[in-house]
Amino acid sequence: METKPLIIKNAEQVITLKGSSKGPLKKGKMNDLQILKNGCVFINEGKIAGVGTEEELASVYGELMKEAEIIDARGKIVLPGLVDPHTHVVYAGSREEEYNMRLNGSTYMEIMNNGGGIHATTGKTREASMDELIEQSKKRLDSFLLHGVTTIEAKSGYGLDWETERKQLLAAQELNKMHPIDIVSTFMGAHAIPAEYKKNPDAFVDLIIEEMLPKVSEGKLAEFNDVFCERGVFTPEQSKKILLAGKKLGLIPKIHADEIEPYEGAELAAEVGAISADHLLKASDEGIKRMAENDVIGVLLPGTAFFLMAEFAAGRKMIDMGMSIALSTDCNPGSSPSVSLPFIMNLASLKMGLTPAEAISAATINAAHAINRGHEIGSIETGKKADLTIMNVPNYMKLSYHYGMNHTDTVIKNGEIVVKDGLICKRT
Ligand SMILES: N=CN[C@@H](CCC(=O)O)C(=O)O
Ligand SMILES: [Zn+2]
Repeated sequence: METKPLIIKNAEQVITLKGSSKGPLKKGKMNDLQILKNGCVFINEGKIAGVGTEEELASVYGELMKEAEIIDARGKIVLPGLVDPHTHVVYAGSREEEYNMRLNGSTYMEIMNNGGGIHATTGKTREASMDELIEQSKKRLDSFLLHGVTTIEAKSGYGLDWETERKQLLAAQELNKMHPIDIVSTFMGAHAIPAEYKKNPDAFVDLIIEEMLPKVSEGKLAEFNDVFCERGVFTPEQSKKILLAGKKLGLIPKIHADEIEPYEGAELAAEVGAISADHLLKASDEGIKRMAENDVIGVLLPGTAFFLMAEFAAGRKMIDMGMSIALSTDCNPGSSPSVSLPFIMNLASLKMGLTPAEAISAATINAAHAINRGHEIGSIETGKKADLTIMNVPNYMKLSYHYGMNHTDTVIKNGEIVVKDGLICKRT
């Protein structure tokens, strides 16, 4: 279907992040948002056709621009559509009773080891029909969109048997087709040791390596392969086996690393050539150094530390040590049931010492690189997908300062307006 050209005019700030499509931003570069004041963005055929002043764009696209629908962004800022590089959005059920248990002193791992946590959601996800799974997950996608998010990564990992892992991955593919948000899939069979294999975890590792990973790869069901490398879940040795086996089949490694205890997950990420290591609350200095040296992106999830009442990852130190940082909600029913990436950005500044500009880089271009999409999304540059978010604030500092609010005014996905005045306007 052909879409009408669009022109965004009069924006107080266009946060372009131009020049960073080849690799993630590091150190001081994360502060350089490449802002265009009183800027204009011209969108044609789903792509960004031009960025500049109105006069500059008119001199190139004069006639075509006359046909364009105008969006007046006076008093507002334009950002690249936000990118969430770590979610568990496809699941069934909810776990508020565990929240209550944690408020009364139980820990996340105690709950999981007693058959709750990931196991509880696995039970619900196994029971859910494909339609139920899609319906429940689609509501969360709508909320993501309303918070300015245009692309997310989504993991399996609430099946822990092939039938349900496959169901989750197929649900993600279906949602990708039916919803404006683009979904990039990760296989995470190694999310927990299922009860059936508690006495013989290595047999589950073998099942993942010998049966599940080949089927994921043959069926083109995912691009990434993730492991929860944590004491009591998968050891670094088991994690390494699973990640290298996936890599041989073309699945790019990702790791849930050093979340609850220091466990050399960051070091492992560097060793196996992971695209990212995520969480990193307890990462060692040596692990941070090795990730920085090996260009592994640190995906930080401050919503999880907030919700688990844990110490936050050392984001400031990581940036200063040369690691590229991305930010994510970790959207899942246990440790971070949130879709608000803007709130995660606020937390990153208030609790991990990132500047508001660094938080924007981390939730746009660096997040895009953490899912191998830096070449097509994450910045406002000619030729990239027209995925844009207009926030109802006059400058980006106010996005950080006025915390806990949803400032999303307009979302444009592939050149189409999908959120207008803070409401979804394109129903799929
Ligand atoms: N820590 C492991 N996995 C998820 C939580 C999953 C859950 O509790 O359901 C995470 O990234 O936080
Ligand atoms: Zn996770």
